[in-house]
Amino acid sequence: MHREIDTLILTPDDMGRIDHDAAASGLSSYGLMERAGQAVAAAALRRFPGALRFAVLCGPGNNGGDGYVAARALQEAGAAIAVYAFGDPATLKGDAAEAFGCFKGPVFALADYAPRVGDVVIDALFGAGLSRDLPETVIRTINAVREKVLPVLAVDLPSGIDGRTGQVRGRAFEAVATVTFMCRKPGHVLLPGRMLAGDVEIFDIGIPGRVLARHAGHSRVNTPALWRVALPTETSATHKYVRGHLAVFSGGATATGAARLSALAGLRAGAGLVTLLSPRDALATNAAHLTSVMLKPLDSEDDLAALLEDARLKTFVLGPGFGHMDKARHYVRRLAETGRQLVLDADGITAFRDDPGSLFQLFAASDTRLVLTPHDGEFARLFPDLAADKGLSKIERAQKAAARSNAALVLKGADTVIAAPDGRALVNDNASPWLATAGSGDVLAGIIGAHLTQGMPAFEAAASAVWRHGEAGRAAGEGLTAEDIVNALSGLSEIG
Ligand SMILES: NC(=O)C1=CN([C@@H]2O[C@H](COP(=O)(O)OP(=O)(O)OC[C@H]3O[C@@H](n4cnc5c(N)ncnc54)[C@H](OP(=O)(O)O)[C@@H]3O)[C@@H](O)[C@H]2O)[C@H](O)CC1
Ligand SMILES: [K+]
Repeated sequence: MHREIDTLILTPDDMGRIDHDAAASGLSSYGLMERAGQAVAAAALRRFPGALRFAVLCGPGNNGGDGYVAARALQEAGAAIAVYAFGDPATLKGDAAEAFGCFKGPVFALADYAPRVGDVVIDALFGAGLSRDLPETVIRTINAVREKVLPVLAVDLPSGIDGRTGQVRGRAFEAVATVTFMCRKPGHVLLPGRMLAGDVEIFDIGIPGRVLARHAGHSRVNTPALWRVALPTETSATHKYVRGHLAVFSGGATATGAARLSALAGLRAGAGLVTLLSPRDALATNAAHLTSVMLKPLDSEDDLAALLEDARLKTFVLGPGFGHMDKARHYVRRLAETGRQLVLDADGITAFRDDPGSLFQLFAASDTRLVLTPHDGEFARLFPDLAADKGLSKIERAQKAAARSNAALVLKGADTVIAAPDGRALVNDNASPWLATAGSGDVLAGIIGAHLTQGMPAFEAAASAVWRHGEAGRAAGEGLTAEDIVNALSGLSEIG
């Protein structure tokens, strides 16, 4: 069953407000810590039954507090433990001081921890409150643990991962698993944090859903439950024009493959009709490779104007292998002015590098009709200031870009973020590493176009396309080519 809380992504700041609110509504904050620490101990015993010793490393804040609770629970369960503290535990405050007070046993200085084979490290040094690069002592400990290749179970986040951005602050533990509380944080889903967190277990420590909902923002993990209702429904009466007509602009004679991939993907992803708009000098090449995709000559704005007389042609993909920057800008303007929906990818994005504002202006005064699909390099061409701002997380960057461009923005990568102008953001996590192959982005653009032309709103069209692209990549498996992704699309079982 889909639970809202399972897809929510909360920033450490959101979480702080939630904790505060939970305490203000009468919930014992120490009770939350007790449950958090107990959950960590249970995960440790379940995951590492053969551990010779649990080395519990506790920090100067509440993450450390969770560590003292876990140490006590492990001790009570009869496990061998050794506890090491960063900073003087006598200076702990609040719940962490209480947790420390309840732990009966020696606590050594972190600098004295000598990792031993057979140790399992419980990393309770820093969690949501990490505010700067790790101190030298902690970095030395991380290096020593990594050198001995000891398994690490992280409390809330691997120490060194910034919970808001997923970036590494100096150095970070690489955990086998991370136990976090209530919801995932950006640091669990954005790279490199996602790789370093290992398996993420989300444990419910008892904060009521209404408190979470009050402070939850608009970020989620991309799952079918979030857009399934917007998927086109197939009925026996479905006619090919009802399923929409998608048009894809082809590049010149020597660069036709990319657009053909988009077109084929569009057809497989459910567009009723797909037409490839090809320069006349590339018609023969395109014709030699196409059967179900239709082909139309198009060399100029006049050709395009004539084509746009057909009101059923609502949706276009421009960019894959396109090549001509001037033409790209002119065609895009024409499409915008005639109210068309557009997936702008690759060269289509680069064409606006000198004046991104002119692109945003074209689509500013309407519902979201534009989907932009940049990778990081292309993103920097349209949004140089956002790309350069290292303080922003990938989620925040995508949200700001979507708002500025009034587009559904797909910021690609192994942790693709899809954002809407109204602030909604989804982080995708089903991509296989093999998806990073030539032509993969062209396929994605075609799937988005197919979803748009079947009537899905832009954000949902993009999010579901990214998800299906990921599933197809998994189904196609290791060594896949872009053609394999296209072929796997039709073999996918019902979404979600
Ligand atoms: N509802 C929940 O999710 C609950 C979470 N719990 C746990 O609490 C932590 C968050 O606790 P918090 O005290 O806010 O933060 P940390 O323990 O991560 O760290 C804060 C302390 O660390 C110092 N700090 C931060 N960065 C550094 C650094 N680079 N070097 C040295 N010291 C650092 C910071 O000091 P400042 O000088 O910055 O103030 C703090 O002393 C959460 O992750 C969960 O594990 C609750 O237990 C249950 C409820
Ligand atoms: K930690």
